[in-house]
Amino acid sequence: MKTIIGLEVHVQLSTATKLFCGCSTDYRDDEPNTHCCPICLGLPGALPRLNVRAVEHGLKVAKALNMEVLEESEFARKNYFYPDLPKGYQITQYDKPLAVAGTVEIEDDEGHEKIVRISRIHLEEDPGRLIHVASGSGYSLVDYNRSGIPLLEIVTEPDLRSPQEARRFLNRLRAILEYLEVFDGDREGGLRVDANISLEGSERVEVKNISSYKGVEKALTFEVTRQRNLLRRGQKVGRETRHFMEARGITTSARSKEEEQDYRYFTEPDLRPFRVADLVTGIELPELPTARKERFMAEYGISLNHARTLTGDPRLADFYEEVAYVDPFLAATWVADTLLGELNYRGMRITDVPANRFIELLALIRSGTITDTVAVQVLREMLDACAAGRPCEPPAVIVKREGLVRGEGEEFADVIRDVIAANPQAVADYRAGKKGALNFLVGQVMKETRGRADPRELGRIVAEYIDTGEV
Ligand SMILES: Nc1ncnc2c1ncn2[C@@H]1O[C@H](COP(=O)(O)OP(=O)(O)OP(=O)(O)O)[C@@H](O)[C@H]1O
Ligand SMILES: [Mg+2]
Ligand SMILES: [Mg+2]
Repeated sequence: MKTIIGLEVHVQLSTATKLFCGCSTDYRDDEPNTHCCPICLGLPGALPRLNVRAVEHGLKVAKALNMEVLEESEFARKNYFYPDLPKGYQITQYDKPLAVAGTVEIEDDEGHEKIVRISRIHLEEDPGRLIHVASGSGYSLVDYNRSGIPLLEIVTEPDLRSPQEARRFLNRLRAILEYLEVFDGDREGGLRVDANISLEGSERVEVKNISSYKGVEKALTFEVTRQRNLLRRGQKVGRETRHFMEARGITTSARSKEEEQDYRYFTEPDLRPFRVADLVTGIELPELPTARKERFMAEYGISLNHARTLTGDPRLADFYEEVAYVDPFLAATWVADTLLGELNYRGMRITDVPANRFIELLALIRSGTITDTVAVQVLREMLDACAAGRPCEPPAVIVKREGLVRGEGEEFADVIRDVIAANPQAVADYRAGKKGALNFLVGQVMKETRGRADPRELGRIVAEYIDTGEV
């Protein structure tokens, strides 16, 4: 049964002021209702004025997604009554969005390139935020600091075929948005998704307002199973809106009354239609992830996989380019395969890593001063220091203090003899032709020498000792 998925992604655009007034969008650490004015509070008589920066951001996205920009665009009122929206309507766009018919390239589940079509993008204002204090308290709080924050809604065609694909699409989209500098990925609630999903031949279900990529994948995975089970039991999947309960990883049916209202869309009379076609000519794009990925492969000679990983986040790509000169191949391996994992494990970001220290570490590896095993230990010490807010010592200092300089094989002769003597069974196994036994013995020597010897060299020496009976 084919799974059909389409996403509506709401992106908070990074502008200094709100979409229709001069209130600052940077309310993060401020008291509720301190970034409001008559316009974003929707007081009678207040007139909205369009923030051109938000339009420019939207048009950057339109260009980056290869979209067709409309000649003229306009705003519309979407009427509904809810306390998060004091005017009684949201200013959004309806039949004249900014742009239509775009594309985003992702990898499908088989690893092949695949095109996801984008139907449209449009601007709209965010409503306020309701805080439900406690059930039974009889009241809720409302914060209008967010009311009027510019959002860009990006709607895909139903081209996605699995929850994993949906997640890859979102990662790709986020990378593009971050490259364009129209979006701050670290901001809470910066990207919210309505995920539409159906199984071929059935109605679509829309899971509203999911606030993380992992959440989207989880909600969709849950829906695939739920809908399959319904059909298996001979029941039907009805067209409905559902909510995702992040903590439990399930979706629940929303009251159907709320969604079936008629929004009575009509043109916003307080804002004039605007000519996007004129604005788009002045927009220039930076290098985007795909172009940067190809440049990394050509310029640094690194693999497609490494290039793809390293360009997935502009700050990661910047970091790589800063350290690559030491040795592009070595740097790619250490950043993409080792550093990222260690950062993930500690909940750290690439911007937390001092590039100069990492360059020094790469130089120690490249010159053969330390083994890979030791390098990982040193890297961990460096990251632990950064994570704890301590100064990050130069790796050479750590290596010296802890005596971790690479040893030559002969230096470990005694250790090797001891290990061989202590493990007669492994020695016998090796003599009987078992390759694994040698690895075991090498591992024992590595342990005793705290990784200071090169495992390949050790393998050769241990084998030689046994073969020549030099023990
Ligand atoms: N059969 C389907 N299965 C899954 N997704 C679908 C299917 N048909 C359409 N979709 C997706 O549903 C979404 C429809 O979004 P759109 O904004 O156009 O309308 P809406 O959800 O009805 O309105 P609203 O914006 O008020 O939520 C698109 O992302 C589209 O790809
Ligand atoms: Mg929509
Ligand atoms: Mg929808």
